[in-house]
Amino acid sequence: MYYGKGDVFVYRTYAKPLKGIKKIPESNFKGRNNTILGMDIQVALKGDAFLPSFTKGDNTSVIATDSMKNFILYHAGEFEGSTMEEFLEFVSGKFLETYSHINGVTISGKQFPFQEVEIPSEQEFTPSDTVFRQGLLEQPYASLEMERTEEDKFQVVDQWSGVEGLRLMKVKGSSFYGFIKDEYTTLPETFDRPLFIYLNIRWRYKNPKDAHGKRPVNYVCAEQVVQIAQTMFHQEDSPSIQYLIYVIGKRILMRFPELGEVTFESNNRTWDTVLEEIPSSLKGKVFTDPRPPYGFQVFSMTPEEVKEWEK
Ligand SMILES: O=c1[nH]c(=O)c2[nH]c(=O)[nH]c2[nH]1
Repeated sequence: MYYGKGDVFVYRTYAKPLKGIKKIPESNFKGRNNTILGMDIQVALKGDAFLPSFTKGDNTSVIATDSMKNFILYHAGEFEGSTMEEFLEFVSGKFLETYSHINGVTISGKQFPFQEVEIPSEQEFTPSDTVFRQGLLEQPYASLEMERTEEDKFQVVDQWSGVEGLRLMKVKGSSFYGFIKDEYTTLPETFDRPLFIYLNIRWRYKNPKDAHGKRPVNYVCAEQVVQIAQTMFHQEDSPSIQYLIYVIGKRILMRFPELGEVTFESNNRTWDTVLEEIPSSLKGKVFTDPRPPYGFQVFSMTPEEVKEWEK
């Protein structure tokens, strides 16, 4: 039993910048200035005290979901940290602190990346400090489960970070062949397909406190994970999406030994070929989007499992 509020849009300006993250070869990302920390938050509260509101229509213990929204927004103004993960933990703790009849909080958020626009100056283009573009498809993700352990104590029982909505296309160099061929098979083998994938990647830390970003060298930015995925897609001529996500996961775990698990949800959106050949004076082919249904893959991996599989 739980109830809550979804799509609580929070825009906090001039949050503490996230500086001092680890440098990795696949990424030129340096950190987040957090001039705008934008988040779409979903919160749910749990507690036996809410039972009468369901069974008897007794609202005595009900915190209106409208108040939950205000609570989150109000506390965004008090937030001193630099990551969405830390904000979710901060505000969950405040809920449990403020309302003693709540037993647990489930909360998640998607971050809106705002990028500085480039402004022409004397010699070159320089980043604006006031104008930002909300342009990217992919969004950093975080979720948290917090439970009351004693009257005034609570602990994080589950924590995930991630990136959602990544879409990557590789125009050549991907194949898919060697699969079972039987009376149900109509798919031709392909040795060079235009591979378009949708990807959600999630990770958790060996030490959940590292998700805060308080020790920035231990924090994994979604932007860096995206650049690892892009790099591996570029470098590998993949025989399948299954193998591609494995290779991306291995690289993520290698670069960030702070992580205890990484998990993928991929969706196959490989384009349909319309024109295999176009006039000989021209280069290329013509494609269109595939029709449903779409294939998907889900794969989780820990550093220990990788060690075992790579033997
Ligand atoms: O990368 C792929 N993996 C599959 O399992 C699969 N199945 C399919 O029809 N196309 C693909 N592509």
